[in-house]
Amino acid sequence: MKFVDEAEITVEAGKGGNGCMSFRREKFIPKGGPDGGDGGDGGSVYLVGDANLNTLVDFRYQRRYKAQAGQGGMGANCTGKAGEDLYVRVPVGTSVVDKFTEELIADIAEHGQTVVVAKGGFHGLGNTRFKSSTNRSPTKATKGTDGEVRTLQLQLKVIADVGLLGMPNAGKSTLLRAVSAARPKVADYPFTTLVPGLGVVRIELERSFVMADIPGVIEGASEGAGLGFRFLKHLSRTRLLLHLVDAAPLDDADPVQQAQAIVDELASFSPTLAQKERWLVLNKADMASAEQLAVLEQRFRDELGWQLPIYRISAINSGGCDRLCQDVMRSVEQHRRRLAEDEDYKSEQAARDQRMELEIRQSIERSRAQRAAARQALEDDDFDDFDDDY
Ligand SMILES: Nc1nc2c(ncn2[C@@H]2O[C@H](COP(=O)(O)OP(=O)(O)OP(=O)(O)O)[C@@H](O)[C@H]2O)c(=O)[nH]1
Repeated sequence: MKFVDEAEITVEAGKGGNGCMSFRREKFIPKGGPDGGDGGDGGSVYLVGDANLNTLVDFRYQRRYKAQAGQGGMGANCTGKAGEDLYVRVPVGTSVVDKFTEELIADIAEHGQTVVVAKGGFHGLGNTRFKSSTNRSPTKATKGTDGEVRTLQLQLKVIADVGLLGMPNAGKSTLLRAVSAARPKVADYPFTTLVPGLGVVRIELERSFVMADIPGVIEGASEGAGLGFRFLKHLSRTRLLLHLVDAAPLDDADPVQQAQAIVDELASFSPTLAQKERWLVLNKADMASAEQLAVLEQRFRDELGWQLPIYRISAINSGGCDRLCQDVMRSVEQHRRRLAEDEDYKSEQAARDQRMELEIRQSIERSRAQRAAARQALEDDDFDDFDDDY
């Protein structure tokens, strides 16, 4: 599932150090020659792709990135130290555009890819450099040049690691709100989440994953009946699906049957998508007793043959959410590691994505054709009625 994340930062390379104007002054050498050293180059600013980052949110807090200036040259032919370069890590997938020239500076596509975005200033020359046969005591030294300064627009197509799946009212928005900094609207009626919400779940400073709330996938959605239809497609890219179930529905809906409806839904939409790893999350555990939950869990195992993990949470008071998120993080990290290290796994995943997209496209076409046929039938009926009346 893709979302666009944006940030604007200013990068400022270091100024080059000035060249030094100096003459050798030592005892018994009254008229020493020039000995002013060159300055050091200014540090440059680089962007480096990092596969462990997944959003640009941190750039909202720190917007200026400045590399060190070069040191000035010194007497005794000492060259000034070069300014240190600054490496700024950005998520893989970030595109970098110069705000003013609108030039695309780079698309950071690989982990470790390094691109210079502001070049350090060039060092000034010390007066030693200007010594010649005609000028043995040059008084000229040059200044270091300024480092480049640029305002960059960063754009990232965020791919959600985890998708939330479930009937309307299962508590998807509430969960997203409980575990991330996202603040989706929560209301007491179905379909409050009209646009997919996106949250970054931060486990530690450098460990996070992106969770996406997909509007309630309703029964029949893959036939084109509901909102869920459009969004099912976006679920295809996620690593893992969390299937949220209301464990204590107020009406007499049966959670197991409801879950089955969604599984059927997915399978009819795309069998490959239905095979994606899916964990069951029994929500609203605060409304059910431990025994009721245990019975429910057992029914999922017996009736649906559910073998993957089952979690019990209470999204409304964050109960159980920590453990769930820790486990999701580990699974996402494992997936990322394998994608980076294991070529076979990577191509297997790519093939699966392709298959899924093809199935999804076919589903969409099929449902369009069905709807068109239904509309046609309706129009024909109207026409018949018209004939009958007159
Ligand atoms: N008691 C209890 N209520 C909860 C819990 N989680 C969510 N709710 C309530 O359930 C209702 C629906 O929650 P939402 O988070 O809007 O559900 P959703 O799945 O995002 O629904 P849609 O956006 O309509 O698809 C809200 O009134 C929540 O306050 C929970 O753990 N315990």
